[in-house]
Order: sequence, then C-alpha cells, then structure tokens
Amino acid sequence: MELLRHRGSFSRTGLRQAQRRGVPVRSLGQPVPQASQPPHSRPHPHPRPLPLHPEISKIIFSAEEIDARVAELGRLVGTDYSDRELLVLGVLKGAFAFTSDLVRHIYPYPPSLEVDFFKASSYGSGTVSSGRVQLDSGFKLDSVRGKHVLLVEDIIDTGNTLSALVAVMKGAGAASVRVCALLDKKARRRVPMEAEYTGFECPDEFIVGYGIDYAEKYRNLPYIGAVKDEFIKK
Ligand SMILES: O=P(O)(O)OC[C@H]1O[C@H](OP(=O)(O)OP(=O)(O)O)[C@H](O)[C@@H]1O
Ligand code: HPA
Repeated sequence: MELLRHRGSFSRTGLRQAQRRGVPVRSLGQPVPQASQPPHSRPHPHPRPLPLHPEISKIIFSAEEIDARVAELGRLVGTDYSDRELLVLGVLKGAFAFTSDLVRHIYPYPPSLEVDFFKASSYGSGTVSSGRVQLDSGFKLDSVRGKHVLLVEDIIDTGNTLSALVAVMKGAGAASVRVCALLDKKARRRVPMEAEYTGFECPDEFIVGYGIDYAEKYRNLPYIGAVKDEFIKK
C-alpha cells in the first residue's frame, strides 16, 4: 500500500532509505501492482455522502442518483448509435462534468465515438437568461459536416441555448442532430425544445452543482442543489 504514496521518482538516497524501511519499490517498466481489493469494495477517499456545502440549502439530485441516471443514459445512447459513428459535442461550461461521465457509459460502443466541446452562454453572472446566446466563434463548424451529432447539455431552461445550437449544427451540415440533457426545466420554457434523452425533470428553481454554476461558483459539487437565498444577488 505504501508504494502508492511514492508516485514520483526516488533520488538515490531516497531509494536506499525506502528499501531500508522495507517500502516495496518498483522501477520504471515493471508492472503496476494490483490493489488487493476490487475497486467497488475499496473505501471511497471522501466521506459519503459529502457534507453539504455551507451555501447550499438542499440537495435536489444526489451524486448517487446522478451516477445511476447517467449510466442509464449512456446505455440508451449506446444502443441507438451502435451502428453509427457518433460525435458527442458537450456544451461548455455547464456540461463538462456530465459529458465526461456520459461518454464513459456509452455502450454498446458505436463504431467510432469522437468527443468535442463547444462554448455557449447566455446567463452571465445572473439567474435569468439574457436571451442572447453567445456562441463559440473559435469552434470549427466544418468538423460537424456529415456527422451524427449528439449535443450534450446540463440543463434546458428557456430553451434558447439549445434551439440556437441545434440550428447551428444543422446549418453546418450535420447528418443528424440529437440532444441529451441531464435536466429539463419545462416550466421555464420560452422556445420549443425537446431532448431525445433526458436525465431528470428539474423543478422550477435555480439549481447548481455537477458542472452547473451560479456566477461561476459551485460547478465542483458532486450533487445538484439550490443556493441559499442570502448568497444570491438580488
Ligand atoms: O435553456 P437556457 O435558458 O438557454 O439555459 C440553458 C443554458 O444555460 C446554462 O449556460 P450558461 O449560459 O449559464 O453558461 P455556462 O454553461 O458556461 O455556465 C446551461 O449550461 C445551458 O447551456
Ligand atoms: O437553474 C439554473 N442554474 C444555473 N444555470 C442555469 N442556466 C439555466 N438554468 C440554470
């Protein structure tokens, strides 16, 4: 076990000291020793459930619920694309966590699966959509021509962002465009938008966590929750 703590290389003195203390030392090229316990029975490095962030009033979707649903979505996507090459396009920044988890669950494997990201934003540092979707001008739209595109979003709220993105991808000559959204806040819709794959229906609240921010904060939380009122600027 102690071997795992010595990730870097040892100096000669450090090496001799480690050997004297009986620390097993592996030289480069030797196989990495396997942990004695299978991954699912190893204790998680953090206490679970994680303590609630002090600025969060409640958890709406727990890390465990999210993990389970993302795995199911991966299976659905994999089944539908088992005979088609797939381009997964994550919408930054909010969908970075969802996209990276989702792609690892896409099974059966499509004949080829590419992952890329596209930046779009309309909320700035507030809780209300500006209605103006700013799209990433640096993205090479040529790269979607002829591809089966799956747009991956953390949340559909007013629908402004995704309706703009679907139109952009179709205009760029994608062979097909589908949407996979973790959360669907139907109560706030202003323009029609239905995802082909949806994780959860989202209550009509401003939510954060699992990639989703308020004024750039809380993206790191492993769960999705609501921010306490006193931390929202009025
Ligand atoms: O349906 P809509 O009302 O358009 O809302 C959904 C969009 O809003 C959020 O992005 P945001 O503009 O906050 O940018 P971010 O992803 O960089 O946080 C979210 O990540 C979606 O992209
Ligand atoms: O509820 C939300 N929270 C954070 N960002 C968002 N963007 C759209 N809806 C939301």
